Amino acid sequence: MSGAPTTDAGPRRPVLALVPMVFGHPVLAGLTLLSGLLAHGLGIAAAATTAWMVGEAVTGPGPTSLSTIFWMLVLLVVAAALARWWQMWVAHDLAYRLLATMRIRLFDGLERRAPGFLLGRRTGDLAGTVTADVETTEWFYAHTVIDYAVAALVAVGSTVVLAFFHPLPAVVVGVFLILLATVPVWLAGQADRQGRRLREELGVLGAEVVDGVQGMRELVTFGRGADYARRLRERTRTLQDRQLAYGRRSGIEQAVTDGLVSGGFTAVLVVTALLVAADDLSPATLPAVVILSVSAFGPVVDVTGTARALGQIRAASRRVFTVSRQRPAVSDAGTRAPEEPLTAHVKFEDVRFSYTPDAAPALDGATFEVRPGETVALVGHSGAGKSTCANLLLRFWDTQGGAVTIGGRDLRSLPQRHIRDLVTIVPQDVYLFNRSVKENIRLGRPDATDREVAEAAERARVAEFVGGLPDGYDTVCGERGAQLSGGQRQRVAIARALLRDRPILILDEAVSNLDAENEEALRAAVRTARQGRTTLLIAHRLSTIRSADRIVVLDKGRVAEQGTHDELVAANGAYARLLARQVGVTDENDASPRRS
Ligand SMILES: Nc1ncnc2c1ncn2[C@@H]1O[C@H](COP(=O)(O)OP(=O)(O)OP(=O)(O)O)[C@@H](O)[C@H]1O
Repeated sequence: MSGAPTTDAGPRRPVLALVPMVFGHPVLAGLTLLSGLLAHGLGIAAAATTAWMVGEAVTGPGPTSLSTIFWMLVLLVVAAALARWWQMWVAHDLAYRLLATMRIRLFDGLERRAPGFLLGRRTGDLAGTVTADVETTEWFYAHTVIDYAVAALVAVGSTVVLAFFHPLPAVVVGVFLILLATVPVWLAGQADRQGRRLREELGVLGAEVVDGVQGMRELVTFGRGADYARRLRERTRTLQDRQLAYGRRSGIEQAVTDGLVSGGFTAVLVVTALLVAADDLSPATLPAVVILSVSAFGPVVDVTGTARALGQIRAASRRVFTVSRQRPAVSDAGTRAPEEPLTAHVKFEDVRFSYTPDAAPALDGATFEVRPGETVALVGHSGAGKSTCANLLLRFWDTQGGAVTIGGRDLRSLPQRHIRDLVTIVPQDVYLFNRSVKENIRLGRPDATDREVAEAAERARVAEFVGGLPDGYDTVCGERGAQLSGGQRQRVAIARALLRDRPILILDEAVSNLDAENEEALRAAVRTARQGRTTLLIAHRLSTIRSADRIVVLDKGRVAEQGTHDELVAANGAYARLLARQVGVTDENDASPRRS
């Protein structure tokens, strides 16, 4: 499969796509339907009993008979209330189970496309999809899908019974029911558009808030707090406008619904009264006709409230499905794990790769190798393709031309899981979770013992600074590891990699300047991590570059030069120029090429 990322716009009928998930829980779905029918049926029975009691009271039977009816009525009312409670219980049980499934599918979708898709979407927007959009679909599962079935069954049932008294009131009720059912369809296009714009704006607002909170230090440092607040106010106003537009349309739907219900009810009463006047219907049937009409309209009125939310449900579910149905960036189809362990020999052979079909190639025929146990430093200007090499070696994407191989096997023929067993990375922008130092290290191997974690920490020189932390290894690192310095975060990442203990290591060196002590500790940790491993080092500091066995200079996705530091300096080509321009800036401890 092509390495270029593809995005899926989500299903064309997202609400219908929500329905099959209900069938995954047939018992709960059946109970929700049953409890809904019971709640409405008992409600109708209570109303009919009331009518009967009124009739008995008017015709004046003995108090004994009335008290029997009264106790029957009490029983029915209590049973109807219990049935309604049971319906709410099972409907929400079903809904929350489905929401949990949906969230898991969302994470699966994100994982399939990581990191390509994540890079194209804002964190706050994605978080909004996982939380608010999924939550919106709760309306559908708890208050819509099965309620619609109940409403249809009760409405049709009541109308059929009504027809036994006289077909004309039944026809009137039927016509108004059909009109009511079509109300959400009249403005469906507008509801869809407005729902989409509303959910999108909610996503953007969420993304802006997360952006602002994460970048608060920069906003304060550069005195841009007021600008940010203004931006948030503008976005909030846009959201408000969209909510108002949505509310206006939904208000129209509500008014039309109310009008149809009142109109339908009045029409039935008028028709029934005319039939009674014309002696076509007995006056004694009047209460029954009224109750059956109320029963037919009641559940339909109940669901019209959620029908007005369909615009938002459609938009939210489309956003959810867009993520959960992501096709994987790379496919494991046709791959096979090797029978013998592979040699940790990495080769890039004429590799061509673009992130998107219309983008310039990030790698354009790159060829180099990292022999077993060797350390190769990848150097080059920003955008030369260094991180892309790391992405391809981890098989986050597949090459579009040429091949990346480990031990002679094309990575496209290896399952991703197998590649993760061979290769590990210490990234430049280390992500630490808001958990303890110990837990962050243990991410490298969750089943590692405390002793193994401590050993890895020792070798990665984490132990040196952990003593100074308030709770030692149990100190919580803060969000994104905010409690630690950049160098300390990298050392934790190296400890993770050491614990993971894979034969191939990608080390993406941090560009930021560290103090001398941190720098030395990090350098020592890197030296330890490289021992006995095939290492691809994305290097920025002259000291690190010089420590490599060989250096590969990338320029615009091609290998411009390769050799040892001394060979390349002597050649006075791309490497020498690069050092003169770039490395001298980032490396304050080392000499420029002229001094080397
Ligand atoms: N996820 C991505 N989606 C689209 N284009 C990308 C992506 N990542 C990198 N690129 C593009 O690919 C090219 C190579 O980028 P790459 O990150 O490999 O360079 P680099 O040498 O690692 O740069 P730096 O030293 O600044 O990290 C650049 O033009 C970059 O804009």
